Amino acid sequence: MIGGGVIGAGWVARYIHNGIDVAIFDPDPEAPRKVGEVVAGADRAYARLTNAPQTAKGSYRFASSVADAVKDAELITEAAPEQTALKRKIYAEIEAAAGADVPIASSTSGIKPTDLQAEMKHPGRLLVAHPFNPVYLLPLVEIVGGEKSSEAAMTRAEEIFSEIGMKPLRIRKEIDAFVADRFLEAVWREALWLVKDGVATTEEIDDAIRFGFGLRWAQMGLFETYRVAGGEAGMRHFMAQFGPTLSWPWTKLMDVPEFNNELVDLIAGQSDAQSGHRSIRELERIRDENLVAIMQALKGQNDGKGWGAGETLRQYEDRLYARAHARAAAAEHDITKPLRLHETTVSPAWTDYNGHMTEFRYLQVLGDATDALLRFVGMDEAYNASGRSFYTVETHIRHLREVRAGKPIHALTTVLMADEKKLHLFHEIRHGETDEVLATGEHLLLHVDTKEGRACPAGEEIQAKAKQIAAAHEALPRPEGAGRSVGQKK
Ligand SMILES: NC(=O)C1=CN([C@@H]2O[C@H](COP(=O)(O)OP(=O)(O)OC[C@H]3O[C@@H](n4cnc5c(N)ncnc54)[C@H](O)[C@@H]3O)[C@@H](O)[C@H]2O)C=CC1
Ligand SMILES: C[N+](C)(C)CC(=O)CC(=O)[O-]
Repeated sequence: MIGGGVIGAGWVARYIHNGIDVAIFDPDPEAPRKVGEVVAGADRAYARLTNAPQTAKGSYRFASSVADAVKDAELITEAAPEQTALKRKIYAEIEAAAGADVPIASSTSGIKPTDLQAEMKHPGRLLVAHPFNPVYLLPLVEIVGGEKSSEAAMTRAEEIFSEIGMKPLRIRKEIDAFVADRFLEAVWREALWLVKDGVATTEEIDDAIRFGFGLRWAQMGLFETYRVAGGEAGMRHFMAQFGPTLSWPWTKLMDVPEFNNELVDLIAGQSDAQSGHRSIRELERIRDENLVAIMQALKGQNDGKGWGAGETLRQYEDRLYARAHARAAAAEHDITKPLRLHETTVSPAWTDYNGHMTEFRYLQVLGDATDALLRFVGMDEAYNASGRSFYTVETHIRHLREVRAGKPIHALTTVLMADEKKLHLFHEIRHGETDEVLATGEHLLLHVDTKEGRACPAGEEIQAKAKQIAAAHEALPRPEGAGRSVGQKK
């Protein structure tokens, strides 16, 4: 990572949360503090973003030079100040130290990649990967190739960004400022005019966005929103009605207000009056929590497949679960003992007014432990897609000890019984530091034909593995609490 400012620190946070180790070069002596604060904000946001088992965090270190930062890199991300000459100088330093085929992704918000790669020895490796602030939460990254960018570098970068929960958007033609910043620039210019002309304050303009079209844009963008606004006749009627208004004097977009101290004082003064009572870090926290809430809400839409940024989050979670299941499958497990197949950390978003993990989250953790066991015995996407699955038909949870946010927890799973259609499981949720039993969950699962909605025998391999574990677990002492009912005397 070259440059550890607002954007560089955001990239670092996204990378390390996906298990990637990062070396950063930034000449600013304050950079370690600033990166540390952004990473702390990202930690808070990720704890709320998803319940899926997250990859063990990567590490970051500060390098003494560009060469030191890039020497072992598989991807080099540049987020240095927006100056073509400075970026070109940095690429020369990179090329002297890093392998010729390692892609360099520039975060520039508007400089054309052809201009950036003009003096490079291996220009094919350079592409633009334009992210959005906060980089660790917003999925979009515009991928822009220059005249000499290689398809291999662009594809590799897109693969990496998809893996880490982003939405790469390949821009078809190289133009200044790409696509998204074209809009932002237009809106920004018009807003400056509205404030300068005394039509609205900075706060009123923000209200005009966030109470209205800003909400629409988070989920449908411009064209789908306007299609719906055309009524039953859709876009054609919308254009027939509003097309002529384009020539009315509704914008001053082509005209830039004079950028002088008076304008800066006017805008910055109003912005101070609007938001100066909160620190930037506090505003970042509020922004992050709102973004997480929006993305989580969108994740539940579209029959559970997710919509817009929520669909990207859903796909990212599927990847996280697949990675966790692959880790569990690759690990050696002694099936003569209760199985440790699911580990997680208590999210701050899971706690109640007592500051402890709230009751329904125990069921979620137990459900994830059951899924991990089902994966372990061989149930995968292909099996589910063939119309077969297990449904939980009965559950008994005991809440034994409280646990606070940020604490590691794991489940130990005993298979009490397995036959051709049924699985009887007992999970203990344990504290990762003290090993105390925090809760137990006893569950009966039925194998079903999901198309017919009827119980049916499980696949032979799944049956065999489940029965093998159940036979091994039969030799264990019966877990304390197994078979208890609510309020039963000891
Ligand atoms: N701030 C924003 O909203 C966005 C910015 N970008 C782009 O990201 C890039 C960085 O912008 P910000 O992070 O906002 O700027 P920033 O000013 O917050 O950070 C730039 C960092 O680069 C460091 N730096 C200066 N010279 C350097 C050198 N020779 N080698 C390595 N690091 C050096 C600075 O010390 C500073 O920490 C720019 O190209 C910008 O256009 C992209 C998307 C959004
Ligand atoms: C202001 N900006 C042009 C640097 C903004 C961006 O490039 C993207 C963003 O995060 O808004």
